[in-house]
Amino acid sequence: KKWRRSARLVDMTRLLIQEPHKLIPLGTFAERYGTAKSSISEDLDIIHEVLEAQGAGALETVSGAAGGVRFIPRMSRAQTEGVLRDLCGRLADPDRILPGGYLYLSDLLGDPALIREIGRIFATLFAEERIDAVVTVETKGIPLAYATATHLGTSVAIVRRDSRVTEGSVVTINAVSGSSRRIRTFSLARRSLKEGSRVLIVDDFMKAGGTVRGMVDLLAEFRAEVAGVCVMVESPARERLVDDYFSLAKVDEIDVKSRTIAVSFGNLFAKGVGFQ
Ligand SMILES: O=P(O)(O)OC[C@H]1C[C@H](OP(=O)(O)OP(=O)(O)O)[C@H](O)[C@@H]1O
Repeated sequence: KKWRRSARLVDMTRLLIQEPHKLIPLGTFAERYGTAKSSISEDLDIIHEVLEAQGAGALETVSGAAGGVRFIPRMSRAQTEGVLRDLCGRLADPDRILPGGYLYLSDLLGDPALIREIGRIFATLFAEERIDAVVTVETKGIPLAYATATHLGTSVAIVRRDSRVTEGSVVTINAVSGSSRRIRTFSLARRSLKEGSRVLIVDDFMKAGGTVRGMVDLLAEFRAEVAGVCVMVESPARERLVDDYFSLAKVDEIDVKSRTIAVSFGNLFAKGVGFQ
């Protein structure tokens, strides 16, 4: 059955956008729509042009036998600034202040639209890299890890604070939490990450960095390579156990007495490549 061009454009866009980074051979499309590859290429040029003009990302064509086309989600600098302004505005709400210099963030993590946009921002930073898995620690980092992994077309591995019989054999390390000098354990099931994987660490919040540090040390046991660290919010800490990371927002000062929070953009644009 032959498809009209307008119907092909809608269907191809749907298929490409729902599987970011997945290569789809042109032959698959030619067969599905009963049309020549040359028409498919013209269709793809139209889709690429519109997506790129809207700052939604781009289509990347890989030539050759194992070639094809894939959708690469990217967020433009202007859109990213919009998300960061919204995030900083919401973070500045003094009702978030918790004892110990922590902030209540679960409402933000419960906002799928915001988490989806943050996942797209983190995926923009690493769009050109090979990421075998996004790694986070239970619990609040989990939504961000899924959003990031979805936009990178990769998987998620969740580090747990204790080992469960339902995880099979696990690797466990002990780490000192920077902020509260507590000994904490970090566990990851052997089955959840292949040796030598290249991973992206994601978490919602970084204070002393002890949690991220714990994940880095645990990943060393899997001989994994950490391609990067992305956190939604970083908050001031005397010592910082991790210094190479991307953050979207920075809490500069939490004044419990006057109930004010000073919030600014994180280090994203200072460091972030890939934003035009
Ligand atoms: O940089 P650090 O000083 O280590 O603190 C950052 C930790 C603390 C907090 O997790 P918790 O609220 O302890 O745990 P959960 O995510 O399960 O709520 C946050 O999600 C980071 O993982």
